[in-house]
Amino acid sequence: MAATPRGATPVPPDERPRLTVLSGPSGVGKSTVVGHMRKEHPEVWLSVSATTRKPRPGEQHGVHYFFVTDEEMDKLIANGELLEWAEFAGNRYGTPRAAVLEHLEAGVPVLLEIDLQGARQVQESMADAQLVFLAPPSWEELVRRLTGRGTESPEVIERRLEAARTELAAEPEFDTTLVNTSVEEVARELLALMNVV
Ligand SMILES: Nc1ncnc2c1ncn2[C@@H]1O[C@H](COP(=O)(O)OP(=O)(O)OP(=O)(O)O)[C@@H](O)[C@H]1O
Ligand SMILES: Nc1nc2c(ncn2[C@@H]2O[C@H](COP(=O)(O)O)[C@@H](O)[C@H]2O)c(=O)[nH]1
Repeated sequence: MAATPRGATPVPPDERPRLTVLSGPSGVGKSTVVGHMRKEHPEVWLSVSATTRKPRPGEQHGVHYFFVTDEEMDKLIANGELLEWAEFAGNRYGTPRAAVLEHLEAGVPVLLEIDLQGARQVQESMADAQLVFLAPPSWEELVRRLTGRGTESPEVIERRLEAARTELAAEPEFDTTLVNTSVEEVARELLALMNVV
Protein backbone atom coordinates (compact mmCIF):
# COMPACT_ATOMS: atom_id res chain seq x y z
CA MET A 1 0.00 0.00 0.00
CA ALA A 2 2.88 2.42 0.59
CA ALA A 3 6.43 3.03 -0.56
CA THR A 4 8.57 1.00 1.82
CA PRO A 5 12.28 0.45 2.21
CA ARG A 6 12.11 -3.05 0.72
CA GLY A 7 15.59 -4.47 0.30
CA ALA A 8 17.00 -2.22 3.03
CA THR A 9 19.41 -4.02 5.34
CA PRO A 10 17.60 -4.89 8.58
CA VAL A 11 19.14 -3.44 11.73
CA PRO A 12 19.49 -5.71 14.80
CA PRO A 13 16.31 -5.73 16.93
CA ASP A 14 17.97 -3.97 19.90
CA GLU A 15 19.05 -1.08 17.62
CA ARG A 16 15.61 -0.42 16.13
CA PRO A 17 13.84 2.82 17.05
CA ARG A 18 10.76 2.60 19.28
CA LEU A 19 7.49 3.03 17.44
CA THR A 20 5.98 6.39 18.46
CA VAL A 21 2.23 6.95 18.62
CA LEU A 22 0.85 10.50 18.68
CA SER A 23 -2.72 10.78 19.83
CA GLY A 24 -5.04 13.47 21.13
CA PRO A 25 -8.46 14.97 20.47
CA SER A 26 -9.55 15.97 17.00
CA GLY A 27 -8.47 19.54 16.28
CA VAL A 28 -5.71 19.69 18.91
CA GLY A 29 -3.11 20.11 16.16
CA LYS A 30 -1.56 16.66 15.58
CA SER A 31 -1.24 17.04 11.79
CA THR A 32 0.02 20.60 12.10
CA VAL A 33 2.77 19.56 14.53
CA VAL A 34 3.74 16.51 12.48
CA GLY A 35 3.78 18.51 9.24
CA HIS A 36 6.05 21.11 10.82
CA MET A 37 8.35 18.46 12.25
CA ARG A 38 8.67 16.56 8.96
CA LYS A 39 9.47 19.68 6.98
CA GLU A 40 12.80 19.82 8.78
CA HIS A 41 13.13 16.11 9.50
CA PRO A 42 11.74 14.16 6.55
CA GLU A 43 13.66 11.12 7.81
CA VAL A 44 10.81 10.54 10.29
CA TRP A 45 8.40 8.22 8.50
CA LEU A 46 4.70 8.94 9.05
CA SER A 47 2.42 5.99 8.47
CA VAL A 48 -0.35 6.67 5.93
CA SER A 49 -3.62 5.31 7.25
CA ALA A 50 -6.51 3.80 5.35
CA THR A 51 -9.86 5.50 5.92
CA THR A 52 -13.45 5.32 4.76
CA ARG A 53 -13.76 9.10 5.28
CA LYS A 54 -14.22 11.19 2.15
CA PRO A 55 -11.20 13.36 1.21
CA ARG A 56 -11.18 17.00 2.30
CA PRO A 57 -10.26 19.56 -0.36
CA GLY A 58 -6.54 19.19 -1.10
CA GLU A 59 -6.15 15.75 0.47
CA GLN A 60 -4.47 13.22 -1.83
CA HIS A 61 -4.85 9.45 -1.97
CA GLY A 62 -1.63 7.80 -0.78
CA VAL A 63 -0.29 11.03 0.71
CA HIS A 64 -2.71 12.06 3.44
CA TYR A 65 -4.69 8.81 3.54
CA PHE A 66 -5.51 5.78 1.46
CA PHE A 67 -9.17 6.59 0.82
CA VAL A 68 -10.98 3.25 0.65
CA THR A 69 -14.55 2.01 0.33
CA ASP A 70 -16.34 0.21 3.15
CA GLU A 71 -15.81 -3.07 1.27
CA GLU A 72 -12.09 -2.44 0.89
CA MET A 73 -11.80 -1.62 4.61
CA ASP A 74 -13.69 -4.85 5.44
CA LYS A 75 -11.09 -6.78 3.42
CA LEU A 76 -8.09 -5.05 5.02
CA ILE A 77 -9.50 -5.95 8.44
CA ALA A 78 -10.43 -9.53 7.51
CA ASN A 79 -7.00 -10.17 5.95
CA GLY A 80 -5.19 -8.95 9.08
CA GLU A 81 -3.47 -6.19 7.11
CA LEU A 82 -4.03 -3.53 9.77
CA LEU A 83 -1.89 -3.10 12.87
CA GLU A 84 -4.89 -1.43 14.50
CA TRP A 85 -8.17 0.08 13.38
CA ALA A 86 -11.06 2.01 14.90
CA GLU A 87 -14.33 3.70 14.13
CA PHE A 88 -14.11 7.41 14.85
CA ALA A 89 -17.00 9.88 14.46
CA GLY A 90 -18.74 7.78 11.82
CA ASN A 91 -15.76 6.63 9.73
CA ARG A 92 -13.23 3.81 10.00
CA TYR A 93 -9.46 4.36 10.11
CA GLY A 94 -6.61 1.85 10.23
CA THR A 95 -2.82 1.56 10.10
CA PRO A 96 -1.37 -0.72 7.39
CA ARG A 97 0.81 -3.16 9.32
CA ALA A 98 3.48 -4.23 6.80
CA ALA A 99 4.88 -0.77 6.03
CA VAL A 100 5.24 0.08 9.73
CA LEU A 101 7.15 -3.12 10.47
CA GLU A 102 9.37 -2.80 7.41
CA HIS A 103 10.41 0.75 8.30
CA LEU A 104 11.14 -0.19 11.92
CA GLU A 105 13.19 -3.20 10.78
CA ALA A 106 15.20 -0.89 8.52
CA GLY A 107 15.95 1.36 11.51
CA VAL A 108 13.71 4.24 10.39
CA PRO A 109 11.92 6.26 13.11
CA VAL A 110 8.19 5.67 12.64
CA LEU A 111 5.31 7.86 13.79
CA LEU A 112 1.61 6.95 13.93
CA GLU A 113 -0.97 9.73 14.23
CA ILE A 114 -4.05 7.89 15.44
CA ASP A 115 -6.99 8.08 17.84
CA LEU A 116 -7.20 6.81 21.42
CA GLN A 117 -8.76 3.44 20.52
CA GLY A 118 -5.94 2.77 18.07
CA ALA A 119 -3.29 3.88 20.56
CA ARG A 120 -4.67 1.37 23.07
CA GLN A 121 -4.49 -1.43 20.50
CA VAL A 122 -0.88 -0.59 19.64
CA GLN A 123 -0.02 -0.57 23.34
CA GLU A 124 -1.41 -4.12 23.55
CA SER A 125 0.34 -5.49 20.48
CA MET A 126 3.66 -3.61 20.63
CA ALA A 127 4.69 -3.26 24.26
CA ASP A 128 7.78 -1.26 23.32
CA ALA A 129 5.84 1.54 21.60
CA GLN A 130 5.89 4.96 23.23
CA LEU A 131 2.54 6.71 23.50
CA VAL A 132 2.48 10.50 23.34
CA PHE A 133 -0.66 12.49 24.14
CA LEU A 134 -1.11 15.90 22.56
CA ALA A 135 -3.29 18.07 24.80
CA PRO A 136 -4.90 21.45 24.06
CA PRO A 137 -4.05 24.48 26.22
CA SER A 138 -7.76 24.57 27.22
CA TRP A 139 -11.14 23.15 26.21
CA GLU A 140 -12.15 26.52 24.75
CA GLU A 141 -9.03 26.59 22.55
CA LEU A 142 -9.76 23.04 21.32
CA VAL A 143 -13.28 24.08 20.28
CA ARG A 144 -11.86 27.18 18.61
CA ARG A 145 -9.30 25.15 16.61
CA LEU A 146 -11.71 22.44 15.52
CA THR A 147 -14.38 24.96 14.51
CA GLY A 148 -11.87 27.39 13.00
CA ARG A 149 -10.39 24.69 10.73
CA GLY A 150 -13.66 24.83 8.82
CA THR A 151 -13.51 21.28 7.47
CA GLU A 152 -16.40 19.68 9.34
CA SER A 153 -20.15 20.33 9.59
CA PRO A 154 -21.56 21.44 12.97
CA GLU A 155 -22.92 17.89 13.50
CA VAL A 156 -19.51 16.29 12.88
CA ILE A 157 -17.82 18.88 15.11
CA GLU A 158 -20.28 17.91 17.87
CA ARG A 159 -19.43 14.19 17.46
CA ARG A 160 -15.70 14.93 17.54
CA LEU A 161 -16.05 17.07 20.66
CA GLU A 162 -18.01 14.31 22.35
CA ALA A 163 -15.13 11.90 21.56
CA ALA A 164 -12.67 14.53 22.79
CA ARG A 165 -14.10 14.37 26.33
CA THR A 166 -13.33 10.64 26.50
CA GLU A 167 -9.90 11.15 24.95
CA LEU A 168 -8.92 13.91 27.38
CA ALA A 169 -9.91 11.69 30.30
CA ALA A 170 -7.55 8.98 29.01
CA GLU A 171 -4.45 11.15 29.15
CA PRO A 172 -2.96 9.25 32.17
CA GLU A 173 -2.73 6.11 29.99
CA PHE A 174 0.00 7.76 27.90
CA ASP A 175 3.75 7.75 28.56
CA THR A 176 4.12 11.48 27.90
CA THR A 177 1.87 14.52 27.49
CA LEU A 178 2.80 17.51 25.35
CA VAL A 179 0.62 20.63 25.47
CA ASN A 180 0.18 22.20 22.04
CA THR A 181 0.63 25.86 22.81
CA SER A 182 3.44 26.38 20.31
CA VAL A 183 3.69 24.17 17.22
CA GLU A 184 7.45 24.74 16.96
CA GLU A 185 8.07 23.81 20.59
CA VAL A 186 5.95 20.67 20.51
CA ALA A 187 7.60 19.55 17.25
CA ARG A 188 10.99 19.94 18.93
CA GLU A 189 9.85 17.98 22.00
CA LEU A 190 8.47 15.20 19.84
CA LEU A 191 11.71 14.92 17.87
CA ALA A 192 13.63 14.67 21.13
CA LEU A 193 11.32 11.90 22.37
CA MET A 194 11.96 10.04 19.11
CA ASN A 195 15.74 10.49 19.53
CA VAL A 196 15.89 12.25 16.17
CA VAL A 197 17.65 15.33 17.56
N1 LIG B 1 -0.35 25.59 18.45
C1 LIG B 1 -1.39 26.02 17.72
N2 LIG B 1 -1.88 27.26 17.91
C2 LIG B 1 -2.94 27.68 17.19
N3 LIG B 1 -3.59 26.95 16.24
C3 LIG B 1 -3.14 25.70 16.02
C4 LIG B 1 -2.03 25.17 16.73
N4 LIG B 1 -1.81 23.92 16.30
C5 LIG B 1 -2.75 23.67 15.35
N5 LIG B 1 -3.54 24.75 15.18
C6 LIG B 1 -4.71 24.86 14.26
O1 LIG B 1 -5.73 24.02 14.77
C7 LIG B 1 -6.49 23.44 13.71
C8 LIG B 1 -6.53 21.92 13.87
O2 LIG B 1 -5.22 21.40 13.66
P1 LIG B 1 -4.99 19.95 13.01
O3 LIG B 1 -5.82 19.78 11.78
O4 LIG B 1 -3.53 19.80 12.87
O5 LIG B 1 -5.55 19.04 14.17
P2 LIG B 1 -5.57 17.45 14.32
O6 LIG B 1 -5.31 17.14 15.73
O7 LIG B 1 -4.66 16.83 13.31
O8 LIG B 1 -7.07 17.13 13.96
P3 LIG B 1 -7.77 15.74 13.50
O9 LIG B 1 -7.52 14.74 14.55
O10 LIG B 1 -9.21 16.12 13.35
O11 LIG B 1 -7.17 15.34 12.17
C9 LIG B 1 -5.83 23.89 12.41
O12 LIG B 1 -6.57 24.95 11.86
C10 LIG B 1 -4.43 24.35 12.84
O13 LIG B 1 -3.93 25.37 12.02
N1 LIG C 1 -7.23 4.43 15.14
C1 LIG C 1 -6.84 5.18 14.12
N2 LIG C 1 -7.12 6.50 14.10
C2 LIG C 1 -6.68 7.21 13.06
C3 LIG C 1 -5.95 6.66 12.00
N3 LIG C 1 -5.67 7.64 11.12
C4 LIG C 1 -6.17 8.76 11.62
N4 LIG C 1 -6.78 8.53 12.80
C5 LIG C 1 -7.45 9.47 13.71
O1 LIG C 1 -8.78 9.68 13.31
C6 LIG C 1 -9.22 10.95 13.81
C7 LIG C 1 -9.90 11.71 12.72
O2 LIG C 1 -9.01 12.01 11.66
P1 LIG C 1 -9.43 13.03 10.50
O3 LIG C 1 -8.30 13.01 9.51
O4 LIG C 1 -10.73 12.55 9.93
O5 LIG C 1 -9.59 14.38 11.15
C8 LIG C 1 -7.97 11.65 14.32
O6 LIG C 1 -7.93 11.52 15.74
C9 LIG C 1 -6.85 10.86 13.70
O7 LIG C 1 -5.65 10.91 14.45
C10 LIG C 1 -5.66 5.27 12.06
O8 LIG C 1 -5.03 4.68 11.17
N5 LIG C 1 -6.13 4.59 13.12
